Amino acid sequence: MLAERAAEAIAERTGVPRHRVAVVLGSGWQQAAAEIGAPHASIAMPELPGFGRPSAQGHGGMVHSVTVNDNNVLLLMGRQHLYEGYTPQQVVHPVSAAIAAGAEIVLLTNAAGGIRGGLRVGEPVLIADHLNLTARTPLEGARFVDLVDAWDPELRTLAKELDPSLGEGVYAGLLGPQYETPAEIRMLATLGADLVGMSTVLEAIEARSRGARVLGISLVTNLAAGVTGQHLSHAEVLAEGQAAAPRLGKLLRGILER
Ligand SMILES: Nc1nc2[nH]c(I)nc2c(=O)[nH]1
Repeated sequence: MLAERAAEAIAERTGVPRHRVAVVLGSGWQQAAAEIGAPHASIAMPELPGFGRPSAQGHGGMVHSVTVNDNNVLLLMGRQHLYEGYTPQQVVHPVSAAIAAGAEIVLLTNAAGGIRGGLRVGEPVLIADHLNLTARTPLEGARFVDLVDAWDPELRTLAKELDPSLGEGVYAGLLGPQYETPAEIRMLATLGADLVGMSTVLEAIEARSRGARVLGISLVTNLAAGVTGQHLSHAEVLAEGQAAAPRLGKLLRGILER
């Protein structure tokens, strides 16, 4: 019910009855949003029912309504994380609300650590599949959701047509907020993970349970612990995101224009 209430508030405050696409802009993707287009309406997240106040660095806490080629698109600037103490239902609420507001496609972006050899800092990678290692789920009750093709093959093909240099990878979602030890990164590599982060997997599960199509893109902002022996800093992570913004903006706009 909270998602529906938030959806009504979004329609009312933006003057747009239905937004067909929703985009979650994670760390490092906020500047890319500017390339998508100028919002014709913006709402501060705390003013919407059930939306928390994103406190993590790099998250703006705004919901923008933009139009891209006659498509009404909802931009969620920032997200809530489990490590901030939100429940799984609170973490996915913005996505639930966007789908209740009409979103048939949810584009999830995030910043992630690169595990697979050859991944470069500043590189966007399409999410081909995920490992939910949070030990959490946003679902309650007998909601047996099929997650085969949860990461929409057609949307991935479309993205690769737009930017043939895009690679794909398996994203491992962990609780955080600590980064992994080198031994944990070796474990994740053994499990088949190419990318590691602290978000996204719960939102994808919720979106699929509500019948929306999902496309995910990770921005590699650091090579995971032990891959290079360097130490990790969150500041570095944000800086890398800013540097990649123009390319990411073009990619997002291209996807939204299709
Ligand atoms: N768990 C985890 N999350 C991350 N987010 C970013 I940016 N880099 C990392 C990382 O190396 N590990």
